[in-house]
Amino acid sequence: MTPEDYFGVLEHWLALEGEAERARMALRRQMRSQRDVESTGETLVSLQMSDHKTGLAGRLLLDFVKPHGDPLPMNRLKVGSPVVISDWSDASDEGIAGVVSRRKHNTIQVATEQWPAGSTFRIDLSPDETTRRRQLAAMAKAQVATARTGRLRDALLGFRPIRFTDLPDVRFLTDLNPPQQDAVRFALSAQDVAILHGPPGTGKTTTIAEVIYQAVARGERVLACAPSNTAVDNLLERLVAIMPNVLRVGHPARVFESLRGHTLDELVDADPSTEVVRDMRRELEHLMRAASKKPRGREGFRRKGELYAEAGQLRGQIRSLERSVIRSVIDSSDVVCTTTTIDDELLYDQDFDLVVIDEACQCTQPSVWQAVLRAERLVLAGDHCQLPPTVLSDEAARAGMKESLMQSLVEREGDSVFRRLVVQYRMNETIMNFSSEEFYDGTLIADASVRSHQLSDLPEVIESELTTQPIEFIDTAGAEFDEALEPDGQSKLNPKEANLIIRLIHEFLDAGVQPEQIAVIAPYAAQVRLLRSRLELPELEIDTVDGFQGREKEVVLLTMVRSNDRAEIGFLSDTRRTNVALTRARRKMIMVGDSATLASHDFYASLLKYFEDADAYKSVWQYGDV
Ligand SMILES: Nc1ncnc2c1ncn2[C@@H]1O[C@H](COP(=O)(O)OP(=O)(O)OP(=O)(O)O)[C@@H](O)[C@H]1O
Repeated sequence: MTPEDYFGVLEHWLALEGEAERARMALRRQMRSQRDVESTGETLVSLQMSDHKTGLAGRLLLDFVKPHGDPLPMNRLKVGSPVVISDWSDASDEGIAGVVSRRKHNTIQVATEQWPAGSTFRIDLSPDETTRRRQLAAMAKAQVATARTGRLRDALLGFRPIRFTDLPDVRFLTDLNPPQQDAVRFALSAQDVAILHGPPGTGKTTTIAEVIYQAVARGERVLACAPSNTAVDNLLERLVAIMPNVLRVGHPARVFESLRGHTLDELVDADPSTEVVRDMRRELEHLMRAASKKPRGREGFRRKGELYAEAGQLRGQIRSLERSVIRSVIDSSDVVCTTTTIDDELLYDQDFDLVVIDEACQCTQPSVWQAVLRAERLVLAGDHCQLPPTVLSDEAARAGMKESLMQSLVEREGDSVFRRLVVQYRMNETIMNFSSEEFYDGTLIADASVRSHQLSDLPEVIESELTTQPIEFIDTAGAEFDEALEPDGQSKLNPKEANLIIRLIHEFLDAGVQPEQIAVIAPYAAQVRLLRSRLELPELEIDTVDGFQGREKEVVLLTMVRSNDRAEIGFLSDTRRTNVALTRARRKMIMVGDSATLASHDFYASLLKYFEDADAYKSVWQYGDV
């Protein structure tokens, strides 16, 4: 295989993914019932604009809410998602493009260049053409690159050996355990690429932050990326705690006071020449509003055209002034944090001594080349035993698009290219052991601080079997807890399992556990929606496995949903999803499921045996009527 062959395959995957995204959007645009369209999780309708302002580069920042400030329904519109805003009362309105720039439980903010038409709006997740264009451009460059990028490409693709220097001596800033220290030295010894494998709770982010600190201490500049804005913010939070000169480019998903001062928007805003830009922006907003009014007659259309032209010119001036401020802010930072979808216009010709990609196993291969192009050396961190990247096109997924570059390197190069962190600081040992044996060759070690911690150690929690036993499986086999298909939907739910989960939650609350210490995790969105509609405890989180990756809670209740006489388990057969679910709890994990459906699969048969051996297996019959 040549680089041409490799990038040809990636290009084909991107084309398939584009087709799948467009087909999905077209399907949603045909649905007119609010319930149907919103249950896809990719569209919000019947929205009102509650506020607007002008942001960086003259973009409009528009806030949308539901009538009466109602919470937004469960949705997959994340900060950074490309969207289309259109008129909800006019099915023919094609709408305008934007990007989600902020999200709260009842507000969604979109950054856009134009003012949308209408008075009630719908927001649709849209095919991500901009990202695909950027990825294709980066791949085209990488394919023909020579010198530094050519060498790195060839090492990544297996055309030349991956090189390391001797392990350096390091004076560590943070208190790292020996495997973490070893991983930092290893990462610093990479001449091409090194991988940090971080199983759940093993301090991957802590370790990466130290790698970045050490690189900066040697006078290097670092680009720190991750596939989602949330993951970038997690890393940013760690970095700003240990070094001053860190810059966040893009839309932060979380707006912490401590992080805000590091965003490009704020730093540019604090620059003295931005005062002038502010006046120009006000004028721009004025022009855009005037131009968006319905034109009357020919004169009206002519005037509208003029206003748009004037606005365009003004936006150009704002951009060039801002660009010079932006460049000076970027040039003077040691570390730049951004998602892997890099805004090439903002980062123009910046190259970095070290590029770190966190959550690299959530990155498709086309999505890493923008970052690779800017790297002298690369560090990938993640866990290929947890969820792979999301790919919409079944054909692309079957062809291999879910295999990340990190996973393919680990499989090709073996131990020589990675170091695994093995001491974990989250789970009681009994919660950890099954995952450790199945996914990490039995190498995980629970740190003494968590090894035998239990729920009853928490203040005000009453000691009982519920609060001292770390794991439990409640078997619904034979009790007719049948799964169902969500009405009008594709997703699955299990109402009786939901009943049992609610009952268990009340037992925890009665035992003195706080709602914010509990999470319910389900593999299916329909079960999440059902439980959310039935529980009025805003502090208690209910989410899908995919939505909960990277998080932890003291107590986690898992509702497995699948229960049928065909032993059909759908996407539970991707055991990496179950690995994520099983490794979120710190002190107590209860799984509710149907052993008759699950146990026909080897993985679940050994999981059930693990519960049995730990004396943690119960039948739902013990609970009487649910
Ligand atoms: N060497 C250490 N000594 C003590 N505590 C540590 C150490 N390393 C990490 N921790 C703690 O372990 C917890 C998990 O760390 P961190 O968030 O870095 O893990 P992670 O592997 O990135 O997590 P995830 O599973 O979400 O990927 C944090 O509370 C952190 O403070």
